[in-house]
Amino acid sequence: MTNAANPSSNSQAITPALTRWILEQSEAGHDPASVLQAMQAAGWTEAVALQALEQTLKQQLDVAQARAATPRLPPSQPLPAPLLQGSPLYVDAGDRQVAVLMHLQNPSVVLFGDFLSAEECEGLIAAAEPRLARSLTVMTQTGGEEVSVDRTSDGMFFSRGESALIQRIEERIARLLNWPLLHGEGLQVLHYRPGAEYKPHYDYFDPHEPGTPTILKRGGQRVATLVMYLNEPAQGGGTTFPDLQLEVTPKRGNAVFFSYAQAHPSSRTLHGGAPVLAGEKWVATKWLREGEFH
Ligand SMILES: O=C(O)CCC(=O)C(=O)O
Ligand SMILES: [Fe+2]
Repeated sequence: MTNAANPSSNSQAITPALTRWILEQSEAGHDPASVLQAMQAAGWTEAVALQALEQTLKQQLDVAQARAATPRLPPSQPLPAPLLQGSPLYVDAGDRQVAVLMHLQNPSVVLFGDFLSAEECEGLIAAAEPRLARSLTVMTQTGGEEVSVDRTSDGMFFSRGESALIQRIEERIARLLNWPLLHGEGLQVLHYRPGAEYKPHYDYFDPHEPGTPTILKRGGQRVATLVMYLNEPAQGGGTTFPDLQLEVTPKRGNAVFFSYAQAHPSSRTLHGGAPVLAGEKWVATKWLREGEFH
């Protein structure tokens, strides 16, 4: 066994070097007891050594478990994505040239400008408003739905293609993201009042939850999300990505896209709707599935 990284003289903080060393020892087949012993010999206290060991091995186990539970998409399996080769300022979405305002490669996060016109935003709000109910979150325990404290917005789903406006927007999304229209769920509209929020979450269905296989029968996993901003809250209400330290401003007509090849936190697609501090917020969300959603 190689020598463990030494604790710095004035602190026993767990360092990346120590974590790396623990992983190396574990991969080389050394058992936890001897790794612990070597850490103590290098000057780590037993408590810190145990904590570092537990933390590192648990992380490794989580990744292994997720790999085993998630059927891996074949490497060539495409994901929804706009064509950004050659760094265009606008992407052709059929009936509209959509501005590319920013993109992050890994995970893929793209901010689009002028995706919806002001009239389209108003049309969606007007059609959704009479049909709003307190948002339900899919209960992955059972596959049913429940009122959730993590999501204090009101929401509703349109059926796919239910009006000319919806159809037009769905065709635009399919074209922009190069993903079949039939692989998309119906558009969801959410309304946040002052103080309302949607706590950070993943949009994919947790492969470990017992209700997930039932949900996946309707078109497989979610693989990407497009959140469209339909109005402008006076303050707050951005879409936050805690792992990326990114916050997207909810500007009317703009839309933020992100995709996740793996239904796992390593996708770093944790995101939420930050509390609306003043005014209200309306968004429409399109979720894209691996297969045909019916
Ligand atoms: O309201 C937002 O900014 C995020 C909405 C969202 O995460 C969702 O609809 O899944
Ligand atoms: Fe979400």
